[in-house]
Amino acid sequence: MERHITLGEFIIENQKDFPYAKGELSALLSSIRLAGKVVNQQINKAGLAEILGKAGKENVQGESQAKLDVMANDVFVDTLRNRGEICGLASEELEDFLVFDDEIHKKAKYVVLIDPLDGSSNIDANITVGTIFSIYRRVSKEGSPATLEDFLQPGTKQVAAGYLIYGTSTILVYTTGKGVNGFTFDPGIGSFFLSHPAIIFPPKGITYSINEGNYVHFPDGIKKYIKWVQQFDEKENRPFTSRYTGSLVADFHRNMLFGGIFLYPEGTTAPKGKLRLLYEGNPMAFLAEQAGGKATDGFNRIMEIEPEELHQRVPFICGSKEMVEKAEEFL
Ligand SMILES: O=P(O)(O)OC[C@H]1O[C@](O)(COP(=O)(O)O)[C@@H](O)[C@@H]1O
Ligand SMILES: [Mg+2]
Ligand SMILES: [Mg+2]
Repeated sequence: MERHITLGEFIIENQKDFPYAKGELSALLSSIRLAGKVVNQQINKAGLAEILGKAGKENVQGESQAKLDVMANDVFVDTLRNRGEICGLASEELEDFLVFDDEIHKKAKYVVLIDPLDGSSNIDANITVGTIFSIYRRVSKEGSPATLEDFLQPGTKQVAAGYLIYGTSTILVYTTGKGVNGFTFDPGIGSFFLSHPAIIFPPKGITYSINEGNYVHFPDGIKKYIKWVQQFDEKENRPFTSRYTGSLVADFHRNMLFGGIFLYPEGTTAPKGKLRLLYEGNPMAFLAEQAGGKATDGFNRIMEIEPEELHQRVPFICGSKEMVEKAEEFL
């Protein structure tokens, strides 16, 4: 039986692909792998460890934080703080970005943006959740404290992005701009092994993912698109099948493997949509494009949007290229 290569071996083998490769980005990816293992272990026993339920406080978005949101945030912050590959970190669960300004961190070249736990509304129901990360090379001067500009970079400047999906198995999926690869965690050995090499988004599929409960709030174009996917057309395999988990990572992962489209449009209750550009939109867009898919706000390429605020939201349509282009025709 062919031996599966470990994530660690894969990172080292592909280090040569990184411009300015001196191992820092490899080390950073390894730190994210480590933090992911810790969060995975906590999530797997969440019901026993009394870390289900609410933390009793709100994040900057006005959402009540789950205990697991806080736990995952603390694990990633502590792990990345303890290992000197980044000079700053921004998170969905933190109002402002963190500056790591001791001598070691100030020399670091990268900043990280994270959604420590994606799909928070599903946690207590034991439904698949994830962690999303996005990595940029700093624009501020090495040796000086990180600045807001280091985080407000367009998605096209990402050097790496990915997610962990904590589902039937735990998989780490990432890109450094050279395609998308997935690694499944083997709890028996405690390592991630390459299980999904060179993932390609099928150009089209028969699955659509949208919270139709918000239908009345959607723009007309989205309403017409939903009606179109639900119409019978044997040639085009319509009506499409509706699949929506309430976890972006889970819906994206399924659609990337089997074909499909995910939509979280703007609406009367969410004028800019719900998802956050910097730690949900951009990393998923980078992965989608690297796998041959597409990500748009309906009119613009997500990765070309110039960020203005750390927690800004963006209407998000992402998935199989032909399906996203079809949806855009309705807008
Ligand atoms: O419940 P809604 O409004 O459909 O929103 C679900 C969406 O919100 C999210 O849960 C937002 O992410 P967080 O859980 O990280 O806040 C996405 O994962 C998901 O796609
Ligand atoms: Mg999220
Ligand atoms: Mg979250």
